[in-house]
Amino acid sequence: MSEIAVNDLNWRYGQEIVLDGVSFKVEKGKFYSILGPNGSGKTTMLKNILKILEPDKESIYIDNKDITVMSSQDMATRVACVPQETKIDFDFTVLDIVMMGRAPYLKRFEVEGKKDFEIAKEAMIMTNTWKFKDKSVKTLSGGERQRVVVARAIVQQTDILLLDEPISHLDIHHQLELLDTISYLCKEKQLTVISVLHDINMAAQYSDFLILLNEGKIRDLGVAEKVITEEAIEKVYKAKCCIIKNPITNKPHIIPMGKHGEETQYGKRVYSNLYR
Ligand SMILES: Nc1ncnc2c1ncn2[C@@H]1O[C@H](COP(=O)(O)OP(=O)(O)OP(=O)(O)O)[C@@H](O)[C@H]1O
Repeated sequence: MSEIAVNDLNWRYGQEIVLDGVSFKVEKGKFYSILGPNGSGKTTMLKNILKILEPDKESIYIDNKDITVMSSQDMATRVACVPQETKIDFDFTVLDIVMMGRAPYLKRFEVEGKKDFEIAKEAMIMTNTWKFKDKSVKTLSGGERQRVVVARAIVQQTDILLLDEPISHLDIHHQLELLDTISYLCKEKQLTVISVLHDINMAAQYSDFLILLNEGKIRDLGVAEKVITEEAIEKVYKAKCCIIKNPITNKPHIIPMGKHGEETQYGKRVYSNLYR
């Protein structure tokens, strides 16, 4: 049985069609990455699944339940998210921010207890954020803050985790560490993950399935070997690439060749038009 079912999801901002009849199913305990060019509708899709935007009735189901009839409390104990923008303006400590992930489990006016603290500590060790638990979150770097937001999402102990470009601010070490952690949670704790990623090679390496979105439609869904082809990358991203097999993981690995192989010409043209 699939855990999430998206059936003919449509979304418009004014006259602009952003999602156009999107349908797919997500299996429990699997890692899905959403790929696609800028503006193809990836964030809009996550926002619909999170109910940050209001999807049409009967277009998104979690465990066969239409999310439009689920309460916000119900949603908060089922789905956690790491948004694209993680700026936090309040002067809370890092530990305070992570503990906020326990809010859906507390009664009104109840404060967090020892168990909540232990859950937070474990998530912070996993995300390598425990060392700055007493620092003000405002003083963290972008990458450190992003890991704190991931810790807060883990602490929410949901069975579904949605992430919007979670590695965009991270160096290579922390990218691998974070994707390893998420992958571990998938395999060992049966966490279902849907993550927007721009790094096609990282997505191919870590995901069970890829969803390739283009102009609001699903172009392909499946294992990396099926979805990542030279034709698909050229068609969707308008970029030429060569695909080799990663010798360690055996997954497809793309080597970009330029914008239709004429990137220097493109730069020269724009430049000479500007300064003619
Ligand atoms: N609040 C909004 N109001 C109007 N248009 C919007 C709004 N949010 C997004 N859009 C438009 O919807 C389209 C899809 O945006 P979305 O953020 O879902 O794309 P994306 O695939 O996540 O892009 P990126 O890779 O750049 O993050 C874009 O053309 C964007 O300009």
